[in-house]
Amino acid sequence: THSSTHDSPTLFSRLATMAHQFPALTAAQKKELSDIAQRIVANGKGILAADESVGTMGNRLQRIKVENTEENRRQFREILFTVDNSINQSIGGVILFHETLYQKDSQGKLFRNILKEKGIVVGIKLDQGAAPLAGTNKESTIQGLDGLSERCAQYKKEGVDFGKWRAVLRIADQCPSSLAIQENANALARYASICQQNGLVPIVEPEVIPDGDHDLEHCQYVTEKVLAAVYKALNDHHVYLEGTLLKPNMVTAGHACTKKYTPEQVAMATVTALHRTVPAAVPGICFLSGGMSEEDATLNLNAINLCPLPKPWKLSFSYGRALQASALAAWGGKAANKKATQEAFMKRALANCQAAKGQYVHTGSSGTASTQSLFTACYTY
Ligand SMILES: O=P(O)(O)OC[C@H]1O[C@](O)(COP(=O)(O)O)[C@@H](O)[C@@H]1O
Repeated sequence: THSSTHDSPTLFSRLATMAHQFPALTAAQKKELSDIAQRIVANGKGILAADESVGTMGNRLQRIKVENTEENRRQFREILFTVDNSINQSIGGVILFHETLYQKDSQGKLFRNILKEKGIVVGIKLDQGAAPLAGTNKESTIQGLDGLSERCAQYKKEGVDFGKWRAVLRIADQCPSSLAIQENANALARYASICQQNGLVPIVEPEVIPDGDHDLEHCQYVTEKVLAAVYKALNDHHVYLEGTLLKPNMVTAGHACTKKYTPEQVAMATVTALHRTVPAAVPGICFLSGGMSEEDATLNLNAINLCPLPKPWKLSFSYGRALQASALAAWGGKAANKKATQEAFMKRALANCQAAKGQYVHTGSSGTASTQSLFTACYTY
């Protein structure tokens, strides 16, 4: 009808000055979110992904023959989180699993307060695991949207400032299907919107897992299709991109591919995919390590930062295995190994911070733990 534009010109002129008739966020909310996102990736800092669920932590501890108990999980995390304060030069954020958010160190101090006092932003894993997509070739969607807003509000009160949700896509016959891409992109967008409504920066993690014998080019093709769908869905859900971070896989060949590629080839394929699909408004892209060895994860990140293509975002890390493998090996479940464990963790954190600035120089003297593959087959959950 003509009523709205004729009866009150001031309404029309007011609407014309607003970016959107029903803004999702106020200017203050946007500023808080963009400040948090920028703080996490400032000056080459990255993220420690210590949000392994109980089952995944079981896989990690099994590799070092340590029993998967709450106390053992707490002891290992205490060693990581009580490392020297200078860790805050290379780690800007830590992702915790729900259980860890309420755990304390041996003196009874909450882990989340220990991290915040170091100036490190505290994040939480918000996804609740995969569920099968019937009618597909073993593809999944991710659960956790029901009640998510209430969970986010509670976590925000407890000092958490960002969230993380990992969607898993696989490369195989008929995979990833358009159903899996659309379903996971939409769930990621819903999650991101709910996070922002509650003052949490969403880390958006669409992972194309490395299982398979596909080559680098095919991984790049699939990664572009997934990221293009993710950013369309984020736009559809009115997500404020400046208040998000992206946590993608690097573009690499499948683990069973016989062809080998250099860090420079991985970097060119990865940055090409990103600059075709990720808006410049996104402040930071923090790669997951996806089973790469610690050394490869650092060398690839360094090459990515030296890649001669447009790179409008910070390009950093959000590593789980590639920051903890040699620390776990050094620890072996023994409190007496605390110092060696902290040194191993510090060494990787520093190396990846240098790589996030394109300044990593491979010293060559890396132990076996840092060069062994950390691939776990069918690593969906
Ligand atoms: O399987 P879970 O328990 O959700 O854990 C997923 C893990 O994978 C990650 O998303 C990425 O970790 P990696 O760097 O080891 O690939 C971590 O954030 C998290 O620890």
